[in-house]
Amino acid sequence: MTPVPGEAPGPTRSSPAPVSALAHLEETVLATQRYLATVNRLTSADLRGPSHLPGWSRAHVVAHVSRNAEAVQRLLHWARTGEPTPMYVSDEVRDRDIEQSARLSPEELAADAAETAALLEAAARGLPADRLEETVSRTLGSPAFPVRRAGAMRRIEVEVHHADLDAGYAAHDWPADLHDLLLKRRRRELTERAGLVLALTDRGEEVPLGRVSSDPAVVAGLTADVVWWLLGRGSGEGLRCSTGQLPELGKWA
Ligand SMILES: O=C(O)/C=C/C(=O)CC(=O)C(=O)O
Repeated sequence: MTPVPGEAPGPTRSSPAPVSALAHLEETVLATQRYLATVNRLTSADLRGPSHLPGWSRAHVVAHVSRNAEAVQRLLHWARTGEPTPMYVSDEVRDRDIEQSARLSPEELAADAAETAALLEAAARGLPADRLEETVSRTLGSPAFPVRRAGAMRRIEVEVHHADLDAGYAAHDWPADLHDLLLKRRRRELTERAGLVLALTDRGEEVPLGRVSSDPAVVAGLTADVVWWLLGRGSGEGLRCSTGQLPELGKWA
């Protein structure tokens, strides 16, 4: 398994947790509690069953979220120390580590999920505010980004993959500000595609996606269903498109 560099000790019982400057940390802690409650309930048969991600069992999803916790911890270590420790050595090593972890027993998977999340939280609380603009990257040589983005990145991983488990938690259970964050992100990622208008029926709002023409197609539905579809999940359950057929969107990994 890919090693994680040691971090400064986290908070102890006698010292209250310091307030971290990393955005989304408290929301991620709550999202992680919900996620771990689901993981703890999964039986061996549940874990071998399919997730919403093609080709991945629920065990693969849990394994991925744990390895992602370590990967984000490597980014925080890089920002704190200046020692370049990207999320992953390579995509091949990432995939191999996920495959390996997915073979763990239910008890081992649950313990791995809890331990890696706790270590990441301690590392996030220990990241000094003056390191937030330090740049880091997914692999060495891939596009650099400021480490402050790691907070939203991890929150999204936990919440989206929790729903990917298809175990009773869904996009409708996400907080409204996560819907906003994902809408914003997918609109930014899809700016070049043929445009359409998203009509968010529960909010009474219309938002453009991509290069909108004078007579754009309109995709209408509840915000949670629209966001789920924008992530490439499902087949547009609960949505209506003015052309009669929902356009194809790429899957968000
Ligand atoms: O949110 C991002 O920009 C990137 C997220 C990831 O790289 C998450 C993974 O795909 C992973 O940890 O394997």
